[in-house]
Amino acid sequence: MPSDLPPTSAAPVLRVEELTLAFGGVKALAGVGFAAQPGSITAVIGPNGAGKTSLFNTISGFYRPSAGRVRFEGADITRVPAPRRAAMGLARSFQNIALFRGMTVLDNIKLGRHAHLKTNVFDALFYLGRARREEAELRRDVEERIIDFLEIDHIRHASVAALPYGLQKRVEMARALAMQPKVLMLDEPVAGMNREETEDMARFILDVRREWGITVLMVEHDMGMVMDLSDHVVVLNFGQVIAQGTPQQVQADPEVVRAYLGAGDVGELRRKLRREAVTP
Ligand SMILES: Nc1ncnc2c1ncn2[C@@H]1O[C@H](COP(=O)(O)OP(=O)(O)OP(=O)(O)O)[C@@H](O)[C@H]1O
Repeated sequence: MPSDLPPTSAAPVLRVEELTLAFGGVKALAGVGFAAQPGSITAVIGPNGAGKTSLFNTISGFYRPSAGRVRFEGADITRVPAPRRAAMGLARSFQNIALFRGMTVLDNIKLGRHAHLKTNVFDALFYLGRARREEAELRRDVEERIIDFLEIDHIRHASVAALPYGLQKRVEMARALAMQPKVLMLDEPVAGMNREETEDMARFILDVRREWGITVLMVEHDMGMVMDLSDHVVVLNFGQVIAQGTPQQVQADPEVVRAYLGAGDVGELRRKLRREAVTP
């Protein structure tokens, strides 16, 4: 079970309020709200088409909601462009890996740092000498820590395209971590992984929170992993939050079970519920 949870009275690092988003006549999000406490792991689940990806894209700034707000560390960032949000500390991975496949692992990780590069001409002119060297050293330090942390030292010079899927997902996480985020958004981090790869990724996610103090927000279909890792689970169906709370609370919620039954997507949740029922 998750340990060393932050006090529930802490100000949320991320909060979405009444988010609404429509594609033509389809309401992908209809008044979605939840909050992620600092240092917590929050999972967004729901049947296919429930609005999870739309929610992720709205939080990271790829979609502009028609109503509602996204707050990051208390500030309203609803109208802040995606790259700026990344630079503020909201990093994400993608459902389909978005790495530069022809480049090496190390070069992909270095690209993660670009969110922090100075863009202001005035800054750039004076950004010389010692300060620059210090930053380069600091950057190398961060890269080395990440490579060590994710156990990818042996593949640092390998081309991403040549790597197995599980390792590519790990490299994507490394690139997101290189942005030194406050909130790490993971879109289906274990989709398509075998059992061993899934267990490795679950361990890394827990460690990201424990060792780096990073808040994690993930969309994931693997119910076993969601229930084992999360402090808070938000359940979406038809663009609305139908339940949220601890894993125990949402598993016991009849509407959640109904939503999964109705979608014919009950396999994993049911297996998990059965496992919980027989385990004292
Ligand atoms: N770009 C788009 N154009 C039109 N409709 C869209 C678009 N993206 C999503 N939708 C619709 O919005 C609703 C929510 O879709 P979304 O992809 O957010 O769900 P999801 O929970 O992520 O599903 P999945 O688990 O299958 O990835 C669905 O009805 C979907 O068809």
